[in-house]
Amino acid sequence: MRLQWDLFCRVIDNFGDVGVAWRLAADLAGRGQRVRLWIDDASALAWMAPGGAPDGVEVLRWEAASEPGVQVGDIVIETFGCELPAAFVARMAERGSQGLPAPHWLNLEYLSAEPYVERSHGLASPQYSGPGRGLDKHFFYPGFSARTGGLLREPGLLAERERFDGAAWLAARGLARQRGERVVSLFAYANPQLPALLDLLAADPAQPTLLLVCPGSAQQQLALQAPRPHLRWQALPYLSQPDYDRLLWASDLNFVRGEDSFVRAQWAGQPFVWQIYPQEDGAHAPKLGAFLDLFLAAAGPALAAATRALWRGWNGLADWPAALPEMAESRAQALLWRAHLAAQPDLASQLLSRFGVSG
Ligand SMILES: Cc1cn([C@H]2C[C@H](O)[C@@H](COP(=O)(O)OP(=O)(O)O[C@H]3O[C@@H](C)[C@H](O)[C@@H](O)[C@H]3O)O2)c(=O)[nH]c1=O
Repeated sequence: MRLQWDLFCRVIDNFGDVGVAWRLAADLAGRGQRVRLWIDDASALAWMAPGGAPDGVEVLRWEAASEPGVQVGDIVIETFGCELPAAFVARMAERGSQGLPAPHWLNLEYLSAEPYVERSHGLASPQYSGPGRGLDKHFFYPGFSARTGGLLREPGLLAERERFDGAAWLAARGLARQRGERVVSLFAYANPQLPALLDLLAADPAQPTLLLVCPGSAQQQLALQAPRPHLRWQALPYLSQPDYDRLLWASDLNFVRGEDSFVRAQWAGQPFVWQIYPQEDGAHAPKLGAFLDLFLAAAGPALAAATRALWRGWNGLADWPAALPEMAESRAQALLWRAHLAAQPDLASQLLSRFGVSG
């Protein structure tokens, strides 16, 4: 069944809003759905999706949703509480009053491992006033357990990752690893711990490192750093979303941030460190802790302690650690975690089955 989806995205900060919305749009379209992505700032798509929109996805200006004559689709998704245009909501409500089925209205929430997610996933928020009066909005929470909306995982993603040749991919980009080098990718917010990370990566003369640095604050910080022995770094341009995945697959250790790169690092099945989006009220500390508790539930005590120390240190929530976790153990743990996640239905499949479409 081919449904019409209206996906709304407002870019607040950084690239997570557009990154998640785009990925969801492309994933649904890849499964035969028709998606209109209404977005207030599509500029990042120029590098995230340089090939343009795939079949089934139409990218539209946010304001255009309020124009007369726009028909609402079957399912309306508000990403991250972005507040739909009132004129569009009014049209959604009108459908009901004209005897047509009202569209399903979902708010796709931020990702968290905290317990409230399982409690809140799927709850309805009836609209008693305003332009959407009479409609029910439902909360859709992505998450890491079967009682949540799951994570975006395109069909075939893990098979493609399995077939991937990281050495060839790096070499084709002029990033070939030198003998014995480990490859570390870095996508980060400005971080006062960066010099300490460089020191840690350079600490072992028997283990040289190639650090691949994504655009943004980390590149600016690195430009001011003195070289370290056994460590070379290379600034990368913005990659397309599929190529950013490949960077994560090709690296031995990934530093990721925010929401979407954090999820993609989990599908990579390589050790990773998450820099959480810092919130002024400190809400990020329990959010980080909740994920670590789940992620490390099956890990041995030494690996769990070393992983916690590095993640908390990188996020400025604890002293900087003296050593990295043992990488082979970390990799085994990342693979176990990925298998645990892959056993759960992915986010787009859950959406589709909710509306009676088989994924
Ligand atoms: C570095 C890089 C990233 N990307 C993509 C991957 C992701 O889709 C996107 C980055 O998004 P994130 O990883 O989520 O990190 P972010 O820090 O850019 O976005 C954040 O924005 C805040 C407002 C939110 O509250 C956070 O939760 C988070 O989503 O950019 C590329 O496609 N190519 C690249 O080269």
